[in-house]
Amino acid sequence: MTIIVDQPQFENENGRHEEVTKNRAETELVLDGGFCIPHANSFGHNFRDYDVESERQQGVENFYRVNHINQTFDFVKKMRSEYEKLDKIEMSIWECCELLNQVVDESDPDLDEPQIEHLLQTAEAIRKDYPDQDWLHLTALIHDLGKVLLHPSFGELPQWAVVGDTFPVGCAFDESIVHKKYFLQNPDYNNSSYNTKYGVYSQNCGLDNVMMSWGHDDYMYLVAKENGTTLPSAGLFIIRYHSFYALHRSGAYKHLMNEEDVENLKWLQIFNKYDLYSKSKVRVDVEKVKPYYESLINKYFPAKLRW
Ligand SMILES: O[C@H]1[C@H](O)[C@@H](O)[C@H](O)[C@@H](O)[C@H]1O
Ligand SMILES: [Fe+2]
Ligand SMILES: [Fe+2]
Repeated sequence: MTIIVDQPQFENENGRHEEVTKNRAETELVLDGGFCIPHANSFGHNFRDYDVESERQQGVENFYRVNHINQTFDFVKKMRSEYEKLDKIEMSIWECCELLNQVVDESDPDLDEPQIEHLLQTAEAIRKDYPDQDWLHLTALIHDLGKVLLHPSFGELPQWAVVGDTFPVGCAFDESIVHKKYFLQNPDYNNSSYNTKYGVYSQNCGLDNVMMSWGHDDYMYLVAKENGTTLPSAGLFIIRYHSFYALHRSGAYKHLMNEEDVENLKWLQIFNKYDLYSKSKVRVDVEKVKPYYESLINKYFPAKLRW
């Protein structure tokens, strides 16, 4: 993995796993496991810069416009009840990884590679630094599999209903959400049941009880849970909230968390560094690593899952 420069937010973070070492004449940021954080994405810009002029900027902004207008409380309720039926298809985890070969994510300013590359890049990077946490390697491999909702056999949902950052619906949209101005056109924005700090929720009710904007995270969480995975709760937490940057990066919505969420958030924050900064043009040799991931899939999942 290559090396880049200052991402200052790392320097203030504490805690064992968050520790960052500055190396080689202050040019390189290295996580305590050894992972080097690149200073720029494949397009030469900072990661997650949604405003910088780039070949992806306009498409990404338009993506968020449509996403923010349409992700309402009612929409999420409808999608959850449709997709929790898990009556679309039966397939293994690895078959799903292969389907993702055809999927490119339009919401992502940092990556335009097929998604299977991203899954393996994330998993291999985290495996290197946390060799004993096999559940974390598998969580990384599957965290984005919900993007299969874009595939024709799942009704080919539009990008705005599958990818991008997520946020709670049923309470006020937080200021820290990317391109937040487009929420002004969301019908929930002016609905007094949904536009207050707590909205339909209560203090420390637990994120499990919060409806998140619909997309690949919540869907994959449902698939894993309903198919009886033996992944630990931190793995399921990572899957459901990995796109919830308002929480794990900006610290918003903490008033909805319970104690278990607070514990699990620590793992999500570790995971996020690998999810975000492993994105690159360097390809992983799929056939070489496949046997290892197949063994983890066998350990934590049934051979075939309902999707
Ligand atoms: O554009 C990206 C992408 O869709 C990721 O899969 C998601 O997890 C991120 O939160 C989002 O910003
Ligand atoms: Fe994702
Ligand atoms: Fe990802």
